[in-house]
Amino acid sequence: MSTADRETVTGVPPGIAAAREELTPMLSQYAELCAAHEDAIVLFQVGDFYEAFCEAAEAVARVCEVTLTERSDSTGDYPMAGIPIDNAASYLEALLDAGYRVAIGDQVEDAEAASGLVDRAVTEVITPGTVVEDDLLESGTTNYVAAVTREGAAGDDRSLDPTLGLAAVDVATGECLVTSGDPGTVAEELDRIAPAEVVVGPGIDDPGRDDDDSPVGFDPAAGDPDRTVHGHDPAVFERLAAIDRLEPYVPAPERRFDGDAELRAAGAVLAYAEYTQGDDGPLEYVSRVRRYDPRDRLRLDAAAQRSLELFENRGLGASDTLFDVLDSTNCALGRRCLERWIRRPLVDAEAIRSRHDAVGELADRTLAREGIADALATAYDLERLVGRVSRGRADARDLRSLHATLAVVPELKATLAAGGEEAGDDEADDTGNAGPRTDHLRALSGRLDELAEVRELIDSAIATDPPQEITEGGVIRAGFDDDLDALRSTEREGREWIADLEASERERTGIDSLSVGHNQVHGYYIEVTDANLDRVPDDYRRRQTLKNSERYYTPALKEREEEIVGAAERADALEYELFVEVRDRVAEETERVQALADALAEVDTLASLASVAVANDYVRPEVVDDPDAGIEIEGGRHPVVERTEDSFVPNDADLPRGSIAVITGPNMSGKSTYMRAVALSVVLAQVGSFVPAQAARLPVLSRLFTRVGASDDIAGGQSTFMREMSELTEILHDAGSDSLVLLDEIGRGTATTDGRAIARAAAEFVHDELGATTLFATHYHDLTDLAAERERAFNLHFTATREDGAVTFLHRVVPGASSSSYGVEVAELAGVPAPVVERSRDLVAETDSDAESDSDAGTGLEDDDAPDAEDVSLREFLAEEEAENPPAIEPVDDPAAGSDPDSGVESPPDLGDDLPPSVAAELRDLDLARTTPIEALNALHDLQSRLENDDG
Ligand SMILES: Nc1ncnc2c1ncn2[C@@H]1O[C@H](COP(=O)(O)OP(=O)(O)OP(=O)(O)O)[C@@H](O)[C@H]1O
Repeated sequence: MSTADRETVTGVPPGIAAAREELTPMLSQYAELCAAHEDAIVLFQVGDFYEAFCEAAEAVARVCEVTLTERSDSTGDYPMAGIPIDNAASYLEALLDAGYRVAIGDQVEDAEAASGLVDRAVTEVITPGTVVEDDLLESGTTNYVAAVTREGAAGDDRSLDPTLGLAAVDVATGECLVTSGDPGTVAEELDRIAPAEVVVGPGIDDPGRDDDDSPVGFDPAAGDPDRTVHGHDPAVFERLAAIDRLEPYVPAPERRFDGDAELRAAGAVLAYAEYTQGDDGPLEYVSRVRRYDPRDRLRLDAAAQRSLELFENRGLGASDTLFDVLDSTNCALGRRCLERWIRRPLVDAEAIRSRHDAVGELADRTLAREGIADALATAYDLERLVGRVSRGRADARDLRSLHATLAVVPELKATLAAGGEEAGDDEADDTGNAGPRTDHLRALSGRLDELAEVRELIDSAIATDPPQEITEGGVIRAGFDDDLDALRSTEREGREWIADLEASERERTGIDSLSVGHNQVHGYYIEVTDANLDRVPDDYRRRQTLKNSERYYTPALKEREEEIVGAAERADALEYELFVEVRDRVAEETERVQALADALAEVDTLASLASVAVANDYVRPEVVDDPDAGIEIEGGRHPVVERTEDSFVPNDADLPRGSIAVITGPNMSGKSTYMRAVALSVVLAQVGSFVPAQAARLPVLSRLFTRVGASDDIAGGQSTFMREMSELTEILHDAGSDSLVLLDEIGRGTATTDGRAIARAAAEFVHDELGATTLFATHYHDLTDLAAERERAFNLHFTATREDGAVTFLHRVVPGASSSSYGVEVAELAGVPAPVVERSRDLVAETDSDAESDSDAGTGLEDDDAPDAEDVSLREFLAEEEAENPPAIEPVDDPAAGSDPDSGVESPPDLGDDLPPSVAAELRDLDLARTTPIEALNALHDLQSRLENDDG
């Protein structure tokens, strides 16, 4: 949607603006709301529908697929489109998906009570990052809106590397995060927070603002092109405005935040959140404004999150992610907490061990895990519930859900306390309960606030199965309020009196067919058929004449009726008042409920990690708090791949701090999987989880970098190679001895000579200058020389075998470098004709010997520096194997084999020793080091068809 399209639809639609002077009062009111919400489509309540008019109506009709109608009044005809209020969610979703923000213009006074035009106001602006409607929110996810701004007032001298402030708020739960850093750090944090919407301050790129001169090299949508990015009133980004805004949320905001940029980002994001919630002042439930330093967590940038497939799988099985493997949570609270933990693994060894303690205890206690699962399965989304309570949006059912969730707390505490019995602990107290064994669970159990008063209040006040409407009675329990009970009993007695009336009047009048009824228009009546009219008593007053009967009332009936109606109306109104009072009292405990929500979330997450550890046979890693400690993993597995591979082959990793492992091996042999498995174990351990291995001894690292796979960034307009190089640049700038770096086939996206040179130089730099622990997978075989040249470099490789002519990858990592020419074997195994394979081999041998003499000349390497003697070359390995097991696929080297006259395919020419020069040249140029089997096959297939067509 272009900016121009949006302009005619949001703000005052041109069709309405043109008739502004003569509009009816209602459309004038609509125009006013539109004018006050320039960036949104205003949906205007008219009875049971939300309506839009003119150009806005056309957009609503198109996007929501509803009929475009017309409103005609004395001033003209206006296109109109409406969506039913009762069923608005899916239409709102469609509008959000189409990129619109929607301002809800509700009727804010009772239409019946209004004299003249009903008052309307925008009660909420629904935007991608601030939706609070449950129907529109995915459960268990966090939906943030973020604000980004730069240090210094707008127009200040713009340095190239300014400090940016970032603040994000989840409007549904009230969580608010604030941080700052250089553009790179903030981009990384933005990727972790993954907001649906970013509001940018002056001086940051806003795609909708043409005059912007791209002052900072920072694109708020870089990590996710679906993110909505836009500007907002620049005034809210100003320092003083921000301080004013923040004061109700945090005392002394200037002291609380680190610098101007944080202060202004926090002020702006809250201003925007308030604006979307109807601008009613501070959002009371946003009580947890937390400032954090990005350095307090293991830093994983977007590239690392993507390539390690933490939340999204780039391949086919979209659900195969680390998050899916770890997610055995029982409620939305736990799910969101787990997501936060994976996005922000810890860097404090004590805190990590403390989580491991808790996971270990729960892993040992099957009954406790089951108890937690049972209890939390009935828990509702407490954070969102309490958010609605304090926004004054909760209905009686929400309060009941809150009650049901609070009710699981004592159960949960008892489950955790039953630790002694189950774990066979001797320290059990008199009741047999030792309480949780670990400090972590004990502290957590202490944070499980039962909130008994709140629970009792809700239970005594709110009906057990209340209706959704809170204005029509039925929400307050009998016995809660004497006045209400009196009114309800008046109402009940009146109805009983009326229920008895039919019998008593029949008796009094002797009319057996007399009946008592009720309708909306006339209220209660006594109906007598025409045949009995002569027996009607004097006190009957005629109410209505029907075809064969008359309807009457009596003064006594009228009196009762008024009593009933009056009592019912007053009771409904009183119920509403009482309900709001109860809701307000619950809202006063928002902070405690939020703290409880945090504790429940943590219990759920720890139990989930424990269940996953048990189910998948993970082990507790030993966390070594020593800056020189390396990574030691015995029998490590890839947590995601092991779920889909029937027989996953575990591998060891022994990576001293600052070492660089150069990993070689055929395509598909398992290099990437191995590197990621190592990185994922580091992430898992720092999340607090156990790891998929037999044993692991891990350091605490602070950053993890990846350059894995060729990730095309078409949306970002960068070529693969550019992308690769900019990721590499970041690593070379920022990695250090506290980092783990994965480099997968660096330099692959350009000409071999350049690629090889870049890969070599990068590896040397990482080793010599950065001291980062590095796994470097490469097809450039000469990189294995690094092991001989550098103290902390060593080689690892993967091998393959063949059985019955089929190639089998062993997926086992072994020390040393692999053969460089496996590509030809793979081509041969795939059935490429023998002459082509043979010729390829010769060419490879020629290239190898050239390269060897070149490199010897260049580096002065001795023979001793050649690849490790224990290396098992795939070619040699396969040659031996082949002697014993001839391939199932026969090479097509028999001239007669293809000469089937019916096939129309000529047999290949006998090539003898000489290939046509152009084919030979192409074969020579074929860069096997950077050719995948499929590419090799395609190339060979091409060459073959040219030979067959004899036009080589
Ligand atoms: N340890 C293992 N045990 C069992 N299967 C494995 C193992 N490692 C990898 N695999 C399987 O082999 C496939 C290829 O692995 P991977 O992508 O790691 O190979 P690669 O050597 O990096 O290949 P390329 O050089 O083409 O990138 C994986 O998708 C997985 O199915």
